Amino acid sequence: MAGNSSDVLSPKQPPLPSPLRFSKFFQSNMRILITGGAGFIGSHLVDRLMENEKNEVIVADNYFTGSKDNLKKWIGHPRFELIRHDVTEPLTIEVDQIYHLACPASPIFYKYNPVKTIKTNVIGTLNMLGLAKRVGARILLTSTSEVYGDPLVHPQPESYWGNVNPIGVRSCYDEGKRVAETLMFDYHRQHGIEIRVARIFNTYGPRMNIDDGRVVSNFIAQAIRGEPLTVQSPGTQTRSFCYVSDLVDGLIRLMEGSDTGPINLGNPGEFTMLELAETVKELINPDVEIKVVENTPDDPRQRKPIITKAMELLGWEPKVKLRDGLPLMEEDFRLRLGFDKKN
Ligand SMILES: NC(=O)c1ccc[n+]([C@@H]2O[C@H](COP(=O)([O-])OP(=O)(O)OC[C@H]3O[C@@H](n4cnc5c(N)ncnc54)[C@H](O)[C@@H]3O)[C@@H](O)[C@H]2O)c1
Ligand SMILES: O=C(O)[C@H]1O[C@H](OP(=O)(O)OP(=O)(O)OC[C@H]2O[C@@H](n3ccc(=O)[nH]c3=O)[C@H](O)[C@@H]2O)[C@H](O)[C@@H](O)[C@@H]1O
Repeated sequence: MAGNSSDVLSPKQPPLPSPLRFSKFFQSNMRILITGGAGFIGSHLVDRLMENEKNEVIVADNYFTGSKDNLKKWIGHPRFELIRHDVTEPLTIEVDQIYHLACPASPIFYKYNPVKTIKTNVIGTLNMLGLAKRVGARILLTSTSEVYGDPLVHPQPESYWGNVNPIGVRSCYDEGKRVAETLMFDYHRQHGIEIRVARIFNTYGPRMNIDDGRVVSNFIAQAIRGEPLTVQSPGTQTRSFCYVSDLVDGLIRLMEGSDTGPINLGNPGEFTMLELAETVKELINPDVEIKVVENTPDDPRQRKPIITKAMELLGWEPKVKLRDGLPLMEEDFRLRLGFDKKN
């Protein structure tokens, strides 16, 4: 027999918070959860947070687009823990801060299983907000410039509400992130949770997946392999590219500051995809061809952040120019692809 009748009938008590939730007031350590910490941005964030000896870092990741490889230097470190966990399931741990990054970010991956992407954004964010509420943690969401959709206002300030297709192939991601932002602000207003929302614009750097599908990783891998650079038509669409170390610095300033956001984090330098291809060709392989190929639906035509809020409220602005960041990424890609630099 499974249990007696009084077990079945007695109402369930809500779980008591762990006594450890108060321990943070008596110890110097900050226990920080990073969801999606095995991914590109997440693993760079881990590196930065681990530099501070007062931090303990816990990564929860389902390895859909991330990898243990990105964290190999920390595995076994006494202040580091790695958990295989899908954020669509609840997580019960004790932490002081949550950087909530878990979500596939490259269009080819977030469109691969759109229902899962929207579950990750909605149920995953609900679960992390539930955790933040239970333990009184501050939570930061990595939202995206995609909440502006195909923007009719250019460049984009945080006050712009966006131009988003609610039923398109990108909606699982951009509408998913918009709901995630709504949940953050509703938990803040309704439950007093301390929230931070970053709207990240296209970020690039070492450790991006080689076959990630995003434009900078595609062009660099193609240039190194001597393959044509695939510019999706018309090629006049623009993006603003931020180097990952700058972005991570902005995320930490946002978490440590007092403003909820949303705050744009990105590099205002704006390039057409044809200009990006020309730059990659010039810096990495002048012999490669540039080939215009078909685009995907709902591709935003322009994107450039206004970063006045980040400058004024966080004292943040990006330092690494595209021409300086691309060679750093090239170096990492060459190592992983096993292609030496030509003399
Ligand atoms: N890189 C960018 O240009 C950019 C721009 C805007 C916003 N962002 C946001 O920043 C975050 C990180 O992006 P990234 O570029 O590092 O992408 P990434 O794909 O490298 O990293 C995402 C990580 O989340 C993990 N993940 C995915 N679904 C999960 C789930 N259900 N449960 C647990 N883990 C899960 C993946 O395995 C991966 O490690 C994402 O939230 C993304 O939306 C990134
Ligand atoms: O920064 C953001 O807010 C978002 O940017 C990206 O979206 P997207 O800008 O479309 O990223 P890419 O797939 O890198 O595409 C950028 C541009 O390059 C073009 N592209 C892409 C790949 C390629 O091989 N060639 C090419 O010309 C695309 O058509 C698009 O116009 C991703 O959705 C997320 O990482 C992130 O949330």
